[in-house]
Amino acid sequence: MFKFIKRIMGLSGEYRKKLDRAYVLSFFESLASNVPICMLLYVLMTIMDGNFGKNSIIITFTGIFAGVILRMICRYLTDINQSGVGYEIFARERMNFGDRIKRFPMGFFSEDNIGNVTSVITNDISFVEEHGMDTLGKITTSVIGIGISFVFLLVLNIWVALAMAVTTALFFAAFAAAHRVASEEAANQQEAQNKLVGTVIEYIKGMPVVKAFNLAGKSHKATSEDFLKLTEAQIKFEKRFSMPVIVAQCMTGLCISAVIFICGYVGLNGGMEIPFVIAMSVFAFELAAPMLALINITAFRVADASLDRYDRIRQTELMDNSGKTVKLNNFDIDFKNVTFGYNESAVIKDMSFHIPQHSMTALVGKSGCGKSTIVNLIARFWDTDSGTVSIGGTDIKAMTTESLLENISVVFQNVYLFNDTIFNNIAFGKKGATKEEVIEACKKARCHEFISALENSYDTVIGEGGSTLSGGEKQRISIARAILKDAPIVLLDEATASIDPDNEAYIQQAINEMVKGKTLVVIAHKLSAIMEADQILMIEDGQITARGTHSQLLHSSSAYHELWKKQNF
Ligand SMILES: Nc1ncnc2c1ncn2[C@@H]1O[C@H](COP(=O)(O)OP(=O)(O)OP(=O)(O)O)[C@@H](O)[C@H]1O
Repeated sequence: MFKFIKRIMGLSGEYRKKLDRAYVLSFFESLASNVPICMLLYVLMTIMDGNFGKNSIIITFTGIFAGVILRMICRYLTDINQSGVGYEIFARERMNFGDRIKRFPMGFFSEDNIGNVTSVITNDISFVEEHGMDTLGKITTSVIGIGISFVFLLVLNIWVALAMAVTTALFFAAFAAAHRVASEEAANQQEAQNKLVGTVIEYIKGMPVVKAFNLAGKSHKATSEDFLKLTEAQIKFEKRFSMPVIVAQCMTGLCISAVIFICGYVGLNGGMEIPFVIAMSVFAFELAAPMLALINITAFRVADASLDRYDRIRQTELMDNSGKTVKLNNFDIDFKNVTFGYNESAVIKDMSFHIPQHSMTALVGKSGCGKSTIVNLIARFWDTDSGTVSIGGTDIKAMTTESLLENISVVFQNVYLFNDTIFNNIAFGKKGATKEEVIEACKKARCHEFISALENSYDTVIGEGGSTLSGGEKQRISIARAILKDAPIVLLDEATASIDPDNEAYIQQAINEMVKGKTLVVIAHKLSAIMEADQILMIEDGQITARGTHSQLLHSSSAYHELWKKQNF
């Protein structure tokens, strides 16, 4: 519980003052809640002294009324200070996270992790955002309430205060056990939830394949199993949680009884006046209120587990932690003894090559030989296991991701377009791009005509992944984006293989516009497209087995010659 308070305070940053103010107000609210019991004591004392009269009624009424008003004002001000802070803190956290996530290694975005990340960003953060501050408020009010009650009893009689201290300690022991159980089970429950989110995302994303291959039964079975696992985790949570909660509730009962018993005992032995015995016996029932309130605050247990998961993601090491903003003047690309594997087995093996700036280098080889991996390493989507990748003589690990990627345009084979207008999909290639610049880029990318023919032209909203456009159209839009970015290095996963001849011609023209004067690295599937390359690297099983121009390789590399023959005869 205190860990939860500490964590929220740790996240509060510039909003800390508002929270501190709320704590002070909670203190006064708890103090005000004890006014009725003080008034009861006053009434009893005046009755015993025989002084009870009209004045006593006015004083009692005024006291109770003032207490209630003070309490309401404190609660209102506490809410004002506390409630909006949760949304403000997590709005800031989300923005920071969005900024950091760009600098995470690509391994972070594996299929396995995607359900987990989605669940944390949507479920976990939203939960803490919605319930965190409210919970924090209830916890502080309850704890302060227990503290004030104890001090109140201590002033009146040390033995009664001692009885409260012992039973409250027992209560907190049971409460801690309940919290431990809840934390463990909330973690299991959330894990099951994350798994379910991942399975559901995969199920929905794979729907075309599911339908085409009639796999509905199989995929649905996996999803149903994960739903069942979540239900089991939820039931287990309730079962394990109920026992320590019952014990904690019993302890509140024990606290009431012990305080009443000691009051009676001390009173009978002349250690306390009767009005005090009565007032404190009534007050004993008040003691239970903050304790019971604490037991009923279940949200912080879930919020605590949510914050654990959020912390794990937040603490993912950034790739460019030690990187500096570097302004490059030269765009030669060098691999020096680079070895890399996505897991234990190496995909790129001790590879070295030099790409002079403003030249075109083509990577060729069989599927799976490592061509895309080389491109991924140049853009630092992944880090090498050993060896260095440098641009213009600077090790790319010495640069921030931002300053590296400023110099690089990547055109992927599988184009991803956002669920937004065509204009915005292209414009994000360059900060503050104007309409004229976007249109100019589209003309060069040979996509202006088909965009203009659409009913809403550049304002047409395309579905997520660009699903309302053909493959060739999506390719040309992504090339327009790269033309607009105008980066000195272009990494191109050439995708003309699956495109019809008309589109292929357009795309080729678009590519020619994009790469003018650039350092170009192209993954070539059709050798006819890279005959003009300054350098061709023949890749086999993660190694360069031949390098040279097209005509040189035709003579020196049997693998290249073989590939050429296959495609052209
Ligand atoms: N994210 C990844 N995680 C694990 N293994 C991967 C990942 N991406 C690629 N691989 C593996 O690394 C090897 C090289 O893949 P890469 O995509 O670089 O080949 P490629 O030559 O570009 O293939 P293609 O021409 O079919 O696109 C393959 O065995 C592939 O299965």
